Amino acid sequence: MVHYKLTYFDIYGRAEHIRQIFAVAGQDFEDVRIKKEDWVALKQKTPFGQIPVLEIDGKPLAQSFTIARYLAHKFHLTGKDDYEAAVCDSIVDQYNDFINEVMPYRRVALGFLEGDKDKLRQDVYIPTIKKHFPLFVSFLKNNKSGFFVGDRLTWVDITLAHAFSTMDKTDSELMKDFPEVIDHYKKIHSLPKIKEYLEKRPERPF
Ligand SMILES: N[C@@H](CCC(=O)N[C@@H](CS)C(=O)NCC(=O)O)C(=O)O
Repeated sequence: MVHYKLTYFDIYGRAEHIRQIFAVAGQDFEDVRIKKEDWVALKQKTPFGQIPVLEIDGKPLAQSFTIARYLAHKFHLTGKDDYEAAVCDSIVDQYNDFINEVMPYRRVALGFLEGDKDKLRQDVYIPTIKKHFPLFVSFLKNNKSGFFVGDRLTWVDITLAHAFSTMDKTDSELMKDFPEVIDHYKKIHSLPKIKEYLEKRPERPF
């Protein structure tokens, strides 16, 4: 039996979709949540000086989307064929573009950096949502199954439903313009294994 050990901070952040992939797969894993003060010593031991890192029988793998994609392939969450797997990658890459574009706002909003939060919200956050969310909506509308890709759950649904639900907690007014996105995360979060996981997980603000 493979031993999986996921190391991250005690937040959702860039590890929550990985935890949820394990939950959907019914796969046990060691969920190591380190304290900020323990990070300095650990940093130099990680492949790129950042977390999350997944150890697979002791072998490290870094980069959150690489980890999620690796597990999605293992647990058959990449659609029905290579084309669907590649479409999954493309949507996650687009989502990654979205994250990178909103990061200047998020760093200030979460208190990691000093800055004019209201200005960044108007100039960066809202325009970036308005640019990217219609793209996600058009995938959902064209696909019609309620999933992003094909007719089944993929790691894209898990990753984006987590992102959408977290944003809906803090920015429900903005999210109201994208009802398809809200319907999507509610559908994914009502799937039995995810619902059970969500009911038991430690609540974190982000
Ligand atoms: N592209 C990387 C980014 C990882 C990342 O930014 N990790 C942050 C936590 S969310 C981190 O390790 N911060 C501590 C540091 O950089 O020293 C990924 O997606 O895994």
